[in-house]
Amino acid sequence: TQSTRPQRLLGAVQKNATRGHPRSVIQAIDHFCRNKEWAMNVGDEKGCILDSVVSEVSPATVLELGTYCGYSTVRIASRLPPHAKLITLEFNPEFAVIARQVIAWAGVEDKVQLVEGASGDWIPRMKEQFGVKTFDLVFLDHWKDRYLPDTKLMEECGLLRKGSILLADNVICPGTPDYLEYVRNSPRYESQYFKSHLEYTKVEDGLEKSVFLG
Ligand SMILES: Cc1cc(-c2n[nH]c(CCNC(=O)c3cc(-c4ccc(F)cc4)cc(O)c3O)n2)ccn1
Ligand SMILES: [Mg+2]
Repeated sequence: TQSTRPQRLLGAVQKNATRGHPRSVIQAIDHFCRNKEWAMNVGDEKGCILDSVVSEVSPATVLELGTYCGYSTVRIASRLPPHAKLITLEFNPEFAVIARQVIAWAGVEDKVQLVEGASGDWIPRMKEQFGVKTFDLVFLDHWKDRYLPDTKLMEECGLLRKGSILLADNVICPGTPDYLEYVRNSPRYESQYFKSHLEYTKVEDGLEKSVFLG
């Protein structure tokens, strides 16, 4: 039977990356996506911006919305301080199966809790289910029409504190216009756009970094 693209991506990791070496896993995925098959990872160019934000924030608690194959999960987890935790939500069970194996291959599984399901269902349950108070950093990389409703939901559930950072992928392509309008015009956020390109292409895209002011 035919393999799926995530399965082929995992194969490239298992063939070309060294177990326990996150950087080699990232390199193997980027090489596969540049030279064999495009895939919707945040990619190497936007990934460097993600890395610098993670290093600057040095978060104890991170929420990632949209795991896909675990590429950004590995990038974030490999830069977390000791005892820090990353919860990542994936809607598609097939993607989740692959992501768990990519995360394990990189050797960062101790820092990561991968949860299967929809953001709208899980965000209200974060506190009781995972003992989370607030998130220091949220990486939004899931369905583009969910960025705004889920940001409002996180506010309502008290999951953001003064200084929490929201970092959103794809604000230009595929685009999240209602989210951008909200964080750029709301007095409760201080926003900054990092211009870049859609992963592995020359198409414009970028990351929007927004600080919640409380
Ligand atoms: C509701 C809910 C949802 C989730 C959830 N889990 N996994 C995802 C993946 C979402 N990501 C994307 O769709 C995405 C698409 C492109 C793209 C595609 C085609 C093009 F032509 C150009 C660009 C590029 C990207 O960088 C992306 O991130 N969502 C998890 C939990 N709850
Ligand atoms: Mg993305």
